[in-house]
Amino acid sequence: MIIIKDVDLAFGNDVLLRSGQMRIDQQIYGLVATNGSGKTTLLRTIAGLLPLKSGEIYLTADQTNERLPTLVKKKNLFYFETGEWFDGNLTAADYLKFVAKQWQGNSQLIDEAVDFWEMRPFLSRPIRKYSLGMKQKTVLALYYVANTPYWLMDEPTLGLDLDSQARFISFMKAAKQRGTSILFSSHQNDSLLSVADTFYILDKQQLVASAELPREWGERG
Ligand SMILES: Nc1ncnc2c1ncn2[C@@H]1O[C@H](COP(=O)(O)OP(=O)(O)OP(=O)(O)O)[C@@H](O)[C@H]1O
Repeated sequence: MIIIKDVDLAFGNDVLLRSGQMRIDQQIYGLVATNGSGKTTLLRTIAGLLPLKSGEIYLTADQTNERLPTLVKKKNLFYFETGEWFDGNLTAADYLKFVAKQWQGNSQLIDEAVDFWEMRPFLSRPIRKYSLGMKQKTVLALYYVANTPYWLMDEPTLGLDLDSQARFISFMKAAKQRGTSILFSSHQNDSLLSVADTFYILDKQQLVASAELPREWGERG
């Protein structure tokens, strides 16, 4: 389980979160908020890409508290924020091979991910020639190939067409069945949030856990 305890987040003088508390444990968690409220900042902080200025983020395992940077180094957590991170001169095949080698060394997962996301037609093309949806399928395939116990995902359905959105639901449910713990961010009116078991709502600098997406959040946006 990843524990997030008393975490404050800010950019300059703008406070984004006060004393945030979270638990991430073998469920799908939807992180919901309006634009600019701090979803990406929170995910980056959990992933260790931004420094933690106050509070604690750690993994509980065998009654030891392991700090997040160690967790990331040990390849327990995968976070590939956006298709914008790709080098356009490389291909999806390059990235899949790299992640398979660095994380689990299991190339069979590559074939499964490529078939699931129907990536063969563009697998060996340079990413600069991909559509937004092709990039996003590549991002999702990387999560599958990384095969880590924890996934952090920032707006993982960006650019996906309706068929791929339906596929995303089964992709997430299958990952949960395998025991993956997932925290993903989305906007408040996204119907794909239905895949979440628990919601974390970031609003007015507070993080609130809820088993249901409150009605006013479902209707906003
Ligand atoms: N590198 C940065 N420098 C300065 N301010 C930043 C930087 N990154 C984010 N911010 C500010 O922090 C706040 C939170 O940004 P963040 O990207 O975390 O929000 P978000 O909830 O993910 O937004 P969105 O839904 O639009 O993706 C915003 O007000 C933004 O302007």
